[in-house]
Amino acid sequence: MRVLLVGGAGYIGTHVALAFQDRGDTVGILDNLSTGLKSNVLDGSEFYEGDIMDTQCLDRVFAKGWDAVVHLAAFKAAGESMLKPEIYATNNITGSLNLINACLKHNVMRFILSSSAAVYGEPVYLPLDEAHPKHPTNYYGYTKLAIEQNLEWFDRLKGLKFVALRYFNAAGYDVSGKMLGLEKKPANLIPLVMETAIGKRPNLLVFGNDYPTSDGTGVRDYVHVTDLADAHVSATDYLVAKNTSLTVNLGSGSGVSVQEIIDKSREITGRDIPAQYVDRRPGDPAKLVASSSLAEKELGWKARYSDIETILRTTWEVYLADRKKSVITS
Ligand SMILES: NC(=O)c1ccc[n+]([C@@H]2O[C@H](COP(=O)([O-])OP(=O)(O)OC[C@H]3O[C@@H](n4cnc5c(N)ncnc54)[C@H](O)[C@@H]3O)[C@@H](O)[C@H]2O)c1
Ligand SMILES: O=c1ccn([C@@H]2O[C@H](COP(=O)(O)OP(=O)(O)O[C@H]3O[C@H](CO)[C@H](O)[C@H](O)[C@H]3O)[C@@H](O)[C@H]2O)c(=O)[nH]1
Repeated sequence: MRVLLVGGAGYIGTHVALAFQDRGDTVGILDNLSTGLKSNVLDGSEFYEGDIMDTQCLDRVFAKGWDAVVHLAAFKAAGESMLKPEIYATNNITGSLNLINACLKHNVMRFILSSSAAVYGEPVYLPLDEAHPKHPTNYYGYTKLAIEQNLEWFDRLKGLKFVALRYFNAAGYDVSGKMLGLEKKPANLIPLVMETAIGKRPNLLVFGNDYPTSDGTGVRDYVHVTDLADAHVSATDYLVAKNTSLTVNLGSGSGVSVQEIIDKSREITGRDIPAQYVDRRPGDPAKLVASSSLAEKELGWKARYSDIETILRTTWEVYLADRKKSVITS
């Protein structure tokens, strides 16, 4: 198969590229390198530097012929989306509509979306299943919901078949130890904890310790990026075999608090990780935990590496190696 990964030079996309390549598919990567890195592009893949806002560029890349498109390109910082909703609207929503239009124009009728747990908002019950009400508490989550809803319309009206993968919190690095998927400017919790451990940051800011959780800090479901990558291959096979659309959660099923991440990271790294407790970040739900039983049933997917020990260990190994090689740019 020829699979186009849009946003494939980013953190998750690089791991997805490896999963497709490992089983012999041809991978193309379209990325504007706004947050991704050229050095993340795997040997043997086709690389097109370009932007999903540029419809002529999309025409050129789609002319190469693809069996499926995996759409990972987006801005992803929930906190930032509350301050700069306009850039999230353009890049995430308009960009996705451009890509959907390119798919229809070039007859690429299989679409895999990087969606998010952020579509749900504050949980009414846990674990979250796919039927849970969707009332995003941050604008980023709203953009993902809007893209999903458009995909449903384009399925009904034009027969575009999609799998929306609602990732919970992606974390960790390649379990086989390949140094891939490095980020220009990490902004998620675990990378920031590691930057603090390595001495790049004086301390970690903990956004709120008065949540209704066991220790007062925010709880998330961290899912290993190698597990996420595998799901994209399964989702593509699903579309080929079933030609029907699907929306599924991808999570570990366990909730881990910010404080637990800090404590466990201190243990694994053997480093002091100073933490400063500050106000809650607007738009953050207290607790998100997934039920992924639908992904297991439909895709045969199960998290294999998403225990917090493996997640933190694979991340720390990359940060230590980076210290030696100075690969992660700041
Ligand atoms: N990291 C997470 O915890 C998480 C959780 C749920 C969903 N997601 C989604 O998964 C996807 C990948 O996330 P990631 O963590 O790898 O982030 P990332 O920032 O590392 O990757 C996004 C990639 O898309 C590219 N890109 C952005 N806008 C583009 C545009 N207009 N045209 C072309 N390329 C563009 C970037 O350069 C980057 O390489 C995103 O859609 C994100 O919303 C991430
Ligand atoms: O410096 C920080 C950064 C984060 N946090 C806390 O750590 C938890 C995780 O925050 P992240 O910013 O790492 O991740 P989010 O849960 O906000 O969002 C992430 O996971 C979502 C899915 O659950 C999305 O898809 C989104 O793209 C991705 O960034 C939250 O409780 C947050 O308040 C801190 O305390 N300090």
